[in-house]
Amino acid sequence: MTVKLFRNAAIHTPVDRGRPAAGSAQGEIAVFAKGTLLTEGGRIVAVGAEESVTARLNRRPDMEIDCGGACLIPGFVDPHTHICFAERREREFELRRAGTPYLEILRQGGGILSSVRAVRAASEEELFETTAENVLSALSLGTTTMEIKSGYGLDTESELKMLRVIDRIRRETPLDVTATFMGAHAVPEEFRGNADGFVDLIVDEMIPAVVGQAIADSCDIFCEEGIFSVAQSRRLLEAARKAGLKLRAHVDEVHDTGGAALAGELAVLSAEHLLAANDEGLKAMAAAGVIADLLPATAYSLRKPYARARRMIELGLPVACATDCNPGSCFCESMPFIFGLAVMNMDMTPEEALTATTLNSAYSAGLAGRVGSLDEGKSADFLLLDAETPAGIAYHAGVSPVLAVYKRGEHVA
Ligand SMILES: N=CN[C@@H](CCC(=O)O)C(=O)O
Ligand SMILES: [Zn+2]
Repeated sequence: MTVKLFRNAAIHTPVDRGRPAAGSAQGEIAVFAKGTLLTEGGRIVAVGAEESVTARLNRRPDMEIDCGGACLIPGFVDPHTHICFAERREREFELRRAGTPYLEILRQGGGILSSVRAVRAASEEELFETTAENVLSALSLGTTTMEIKSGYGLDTESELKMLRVIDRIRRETPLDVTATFMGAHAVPEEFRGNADGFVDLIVDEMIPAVVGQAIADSCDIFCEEGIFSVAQSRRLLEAARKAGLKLRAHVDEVHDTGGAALAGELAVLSAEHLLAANDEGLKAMAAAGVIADLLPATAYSLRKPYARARRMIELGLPVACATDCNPGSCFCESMPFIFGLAVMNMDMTPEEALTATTLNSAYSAGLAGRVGSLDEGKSADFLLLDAETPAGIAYHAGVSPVLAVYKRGEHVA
């Protein structure tokens, strides 16, 4: 197995203590000013000061790489995307910019429903090509692991088509990918006015089909006024759990419907958005160990107040950050941009933002056993940055800070 020694790097990484980092631990980062990373067969063998790492060598490395003093951090883990879509919705952006509310566009048959029409009409190959293009753009910006949701099919066949495309992204790109089934993303035209009937279809037909093909790890739902109620969300998530899927839920994105409290009650793996979540709901989530997946580029794009990250950290919630990349509410595949928004607009420290975009997001993706930090035994996924410290990602705005992307020890972008 190939042994590689990466020396002369300013290494910054969260340390995995076997659970998502919450409270003050969210800001605890290991720093090795003149650090060295030793990998073998794409896995991390040792990280730290040069002498301590080279002491672990039992033979000459096959490759020695001088990182030139660059800042080295774990590869970004993006734990929330809708990046599998067929067409952009740039015209809607103009409508929203001019004042039409996001949910109003959906109510009029656009929004998510326009993406559903495009995905149903696209061939599997076309959908793969569009998705791969955006995923590879994310990779070049430092995302080495990604969660991808279905949810623009909304019938059994089209949802399975999306999940097959996501599976192909996992097999044919360098990224680690986890798939989430989101048949409950919106109520499709053919069920307009009958959300309960659509939930029946998901429970009775879609979930068994998805689980039967072992093609998704989690199940998600859009719990929101006019989409799926708390009661419908509870019913669907309980059925998904029974079928063996991990649970996620989009809650309190636009309105406070009590979604955060439901996330706590069901102890889901992660609750998404939380822009309008109330304190009681957040406390229920903290008590149940739910990860708060914050999506600041969506607040930016919808021009809403940002999620209350400081309050969440204070309440002991592990905070992760994601792009939410989708063609509607937030067309952004850039984790450096997310990092910048977390620091500048959610008042997180650069150390907290680093944990949120690597370790905690790996827990949210369900993949912390192998990615998310530079701990021994994990995949050698890391970035070299044009910065002295991770703070430089927020400092140098509007450009990519990523000089090089390594996945499993290989230079991939
Ligand atoms: N809010 C629900 N789903 C996505 C948006 C999807 C879309 O508009 O296409 C989100 O998380 O923001
Ligand atoms: Zn989303």
